[in-house]
Amino acid sequence: MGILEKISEIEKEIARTQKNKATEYHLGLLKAKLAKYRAQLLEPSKSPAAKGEGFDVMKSGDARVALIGFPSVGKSTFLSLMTSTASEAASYEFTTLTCIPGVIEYKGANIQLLDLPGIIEGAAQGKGRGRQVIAVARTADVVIMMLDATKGEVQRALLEKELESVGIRLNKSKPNIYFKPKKGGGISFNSTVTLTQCSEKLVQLILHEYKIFNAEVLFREDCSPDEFIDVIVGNRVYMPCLYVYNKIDQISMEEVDRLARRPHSVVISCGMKLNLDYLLEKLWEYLALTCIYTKKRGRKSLASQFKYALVWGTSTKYSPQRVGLTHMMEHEDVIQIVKK
Ligand SMILES: Nc1nc2c(ncn2[C@@H]2O[C@H](COP(=O)(O)OP(=O)(O)OP(=O)(O)O)[C@@H](O)[C@H]2O)c(=O)[nH]1
Ligand SMILES: [K+]
Ligand SMILES: [Mg+2]
Repeated sequence: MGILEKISEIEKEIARTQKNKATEYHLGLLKAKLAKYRAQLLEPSKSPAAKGEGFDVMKSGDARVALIGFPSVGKSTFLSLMTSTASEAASYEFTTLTCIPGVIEYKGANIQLLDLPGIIEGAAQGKGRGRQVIAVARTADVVIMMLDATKGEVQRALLEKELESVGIRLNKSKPNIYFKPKKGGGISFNSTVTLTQCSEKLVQLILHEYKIFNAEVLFREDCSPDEFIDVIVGNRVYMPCLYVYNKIDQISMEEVDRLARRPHSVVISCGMKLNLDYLLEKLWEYLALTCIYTKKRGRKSLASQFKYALVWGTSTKYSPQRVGLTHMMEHEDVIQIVKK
């Protein structure tokens, strides 16, 4: 059986298994297996097509935003409206075939906006140019998931699933679990909070599935088995995402109102230039959450080498002020990190 078939078998089994106390371990194991096969599927050696022509756009500016969405939702129309770059828009699907960068200038910052080909169900497994598109998405500071407002909620769920399956976690923070594989000593398991979703036994089962027999595990949060698996597998990307429903000129006021109230959502019309200013404000908010931190993404060592930082700006009482990792930065603050 190929990996894809194995994955679909496990997915089916998870779907038909009732979730209760008796099936808890079985489900945990299935999920661990699923994550393993997915990781295999994404190993670079097995995906020579991962590097697509026209996709290696240089990072530039202060932050990067990737436009992800089904074909013909209006991604290129949006890029052409917001930046001085023109990206071809048309009524047929897959008009855009490469990655097209533009720049949004806002509050003195240069935000790189990337228009990308549309993606469809199965993108994560390489359908269309799905893998290349997702690879670019991983490098972004914020994802704008552009959705066709006339199609309701279907697109959102499908794309979330695609991104989820390749380890992209949207609007979630990294699970607060300390995990350290060891050379010996078995598995030491502790938690600082009451756990309602995981137990020592389940954690051991999952670790054994990954052939880990010696490790230190400390739950500082009531995490789910999936979150624990994310920690073991590593290589997950935690990313803010704005869901942008475009083409609201085509739907009723009631529907516009309903979509606008969904979490992390903004409704717009590129065609009628509706609500674009508000979208920019929101985007800025989502970027500000991460600008300062995500620039260091990928350099995992920084947090572990962090000793203290000096901050100049409005977030401190005096400038510079010596701060720790939990200090909240404000816009235009300057930071100098002192390593151990
Ligand atoms: N009614 C309406 N049509 C829109 C709106 N925005 C874009 N369109 C139309 O939707 C169609 C697709 O737009 P594109 O910008 O090419 O969509 P895309 O997401 O870049 O498509 P691909 O590159 O094929 O993935 C075009 O005919 C646009 O004119 C809008 O707000 N309202
Ligand atoms: K199109
Ligand atoms: Mg396009």
